[in-house]
Amino acid sequence: MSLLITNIAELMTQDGEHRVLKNAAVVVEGERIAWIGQADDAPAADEVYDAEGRALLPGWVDSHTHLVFAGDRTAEFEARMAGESYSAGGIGVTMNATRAASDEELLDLARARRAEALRGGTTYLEAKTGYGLSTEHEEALARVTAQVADEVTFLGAHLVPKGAEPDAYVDEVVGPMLTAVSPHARWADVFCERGAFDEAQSRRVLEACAAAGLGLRVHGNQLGPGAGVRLAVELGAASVDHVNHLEDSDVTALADSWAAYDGGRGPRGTVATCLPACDLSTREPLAPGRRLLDAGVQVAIASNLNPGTSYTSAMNYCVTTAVLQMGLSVHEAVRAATFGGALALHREVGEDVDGRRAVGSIAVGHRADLHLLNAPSATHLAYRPGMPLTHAVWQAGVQVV
Ligand SMILES: N=CN[C@@H](CCC(=O)O)C(=O)O
Ligand SMILES: [Zn+2]
Repeated sequence: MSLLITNIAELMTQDGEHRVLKNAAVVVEGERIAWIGQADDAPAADEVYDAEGRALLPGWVDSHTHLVFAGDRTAEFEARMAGESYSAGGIGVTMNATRAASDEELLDLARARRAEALRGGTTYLEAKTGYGLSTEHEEALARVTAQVADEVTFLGAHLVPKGAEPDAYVDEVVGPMLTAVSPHARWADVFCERGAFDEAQSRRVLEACAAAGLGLRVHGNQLGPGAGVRLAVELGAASVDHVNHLEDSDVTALADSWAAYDGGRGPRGTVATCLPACDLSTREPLAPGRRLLDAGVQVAIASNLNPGTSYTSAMNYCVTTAVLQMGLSVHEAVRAATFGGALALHREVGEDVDGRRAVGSIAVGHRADLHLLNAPSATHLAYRPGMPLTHAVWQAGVQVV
């Protein structure tokens, strides 16, 4: 079965050449993109979809979510809006609510959130554990997460649960918890921050998880300067996320990690993932996306969907914020939310280790994850902030919106 999507006013490919085509068309065969080019040159296909002059982008790749949890933290949010500052301790409130929910309840909640994200154009999504915080509960969370997310990240090192002794808890994370969770996860993450895990504890967790075969990610430099970025780069993490408080040496280390990047054939560096919705909700200074891009760092934008600091999966909103408040161009912001997310998940090229197709850009052979805007150009995402601009979505070649 082939599908021709034609009469596309603007096709923002986010491919290797950063091509933006006008009056374009795309042919989808099964789950893959089979052809892209000028509408006038398009081959015949079994079905035709008339985009009627709209803009087509890759589906959003949301590379940082905490999708699976129960409860909400409205009271904490209200207190923050009244002047309180965010602290890691709130994670414990969600831990209690999550532990109290059954696996079926957690799965229903997560499926509903995943469906919301898809309706907003998110076709590929990472999700972390981190609200179980015991071997039994983290394993259960990982099992649920694997049923609803494309990529699973083990975040046992999210918070030391109340009453636990920190080093004994780290022993559990790198011992039985890692053994129980790693069969369900591709990645491991640590919240390297005051109030969560210090540098030595974070290093211990990351090194143990790498030894168990998991790829690394880090929550770092969110609430103040710290060791997160340095550690992430040193240990070859795929991404370091938040990055609000950066020293010049952090930016240089991130940029240097990309010096030998050859388009995905060789090793990748560490992506800096900006989480603008979280920054607005916590009233942290926005991550310095412009400074990072100017320094040569690869940047991703993600939603950080979670009940504490960012209760939204709206990637349109994150992209709008990146343009209006972080100084990115529309093309840069869309790239960070598509190709950048894929790069942060090592899914930006070809067929990866487990045979999955590349996501995050519109190129022949890549997965047909497409986001049609109800607008003639991607610029409208920033020009018409907050408007419901998602018109249609294809995920692996299937129209889902
Ligand atoms: N910063 C650490 N973890 C989450 C927040 C989790 C929570 O507060 O529940 C984040 O990415 O913002
Ligand atoms: Zn997070």
